[in-house]
Amino acid sequence: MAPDPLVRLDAVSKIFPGGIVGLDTVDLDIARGEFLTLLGPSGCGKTTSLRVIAGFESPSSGKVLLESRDITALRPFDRPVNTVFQDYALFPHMNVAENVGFGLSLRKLSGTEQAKRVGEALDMVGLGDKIGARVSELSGGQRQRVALARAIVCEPRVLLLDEPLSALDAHLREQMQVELKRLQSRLGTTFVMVTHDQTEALSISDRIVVMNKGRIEQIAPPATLYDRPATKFVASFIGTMNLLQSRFVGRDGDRLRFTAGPLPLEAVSETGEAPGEGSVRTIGVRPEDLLVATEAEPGTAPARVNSIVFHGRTLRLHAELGQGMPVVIDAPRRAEGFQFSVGDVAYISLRRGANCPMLSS
Ligand SMILES: Nc1ncnc2c1ncn2[C@@H]1O[C@H](COP(=O)(O)OP(=O)(O)OP(=O)(O)O)[C@@H](O)[C@H]1O
Repeated sequence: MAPDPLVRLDAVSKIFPGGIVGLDTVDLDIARGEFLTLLGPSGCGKTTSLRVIAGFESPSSGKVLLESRDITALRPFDRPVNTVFQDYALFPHMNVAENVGFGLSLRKLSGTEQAKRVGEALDMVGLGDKIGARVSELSGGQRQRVALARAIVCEPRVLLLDEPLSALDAHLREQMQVELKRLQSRLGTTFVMVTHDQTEALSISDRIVVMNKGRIEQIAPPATLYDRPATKFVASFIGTMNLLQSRFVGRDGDRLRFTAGPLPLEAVSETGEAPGEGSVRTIGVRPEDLLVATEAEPGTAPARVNSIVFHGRTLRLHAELGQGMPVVIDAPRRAEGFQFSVGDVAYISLRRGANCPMLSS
């Protein structure tokens, strides 16, 4: 665990009535100024984690610490934490300035000070010219910005965001991801966001927490999670990954040699340990790390092409290797040279230097 986290969840469990497990012994350190994303399938405990940090939910056991202070029993309003909700939760009868200033009006600041801070917060989200507009006159993206301004105006230590972009269309969503990240860097505030969209998590976060059934599977920066997933669950949740049952056949230095049916593979051992000779492990291979050729060469294995899906810059080949082992390959589209059709045999091999993780279950 980090030596001096801003927020720490210490063995937090949440059991709902009827014995439903929301969180199961979650340990999590959140660093000052980081953009942390909680990612996972529906029901894995993302929102419950956020609600425990906000104080809307109290843990069944375990502690919530803020700068080493135990805040487990503190009411939501007494925590230096703000939440941006999925549906924005704006007041429809108030204008933009009144919505943004609402939290400040409860804090007994002078009128001039309030107006100054509301103006600054709206400038920060690019809505300085909408200060007097009615909420009903705003687009979805503008409403989301108002909700953000309202959350940052009180200068929280931690900003919690519960699926903040899910109501936006794909194009606006991508634009808001960039803006959200920029806003976070400028403010230097710690952001904790919930999403079930792995592309969003990968593009926006400093670190991602992958959750499954109320537990944390892995915490890592996006590139580490993509290149070195620790478990089969993480490997299959982040991007596309072939999970190939492979037999260990020997090692060359730190590279472990396997065969998946007829296909030779190499994996890196995270721990330096090698499995026993002949033992079987799951090796994760990204579709872009497999090469295809029309002719057999040393180090290649034949695979029958079952379908070809157009992906823009690449073609995704769904093929069958050896005895019924499905494998997905992303091959670059070429104007000339080799082309494949359904039913063809492709000779596949592992790209030199590919880092394939050996996965635990
Ligand atoms: N108030 C509640 N009462 C009973 N069970 C609850 C309650 N809140 C959450 N749960 C259960 O706890 C588990 C975790 O729920 P949570 O809302 O944290 O998941 P999530 O990962 O945010 O899912 P989603 O992406 O669907 O919002 C689920 O099984 C859910 O049904």
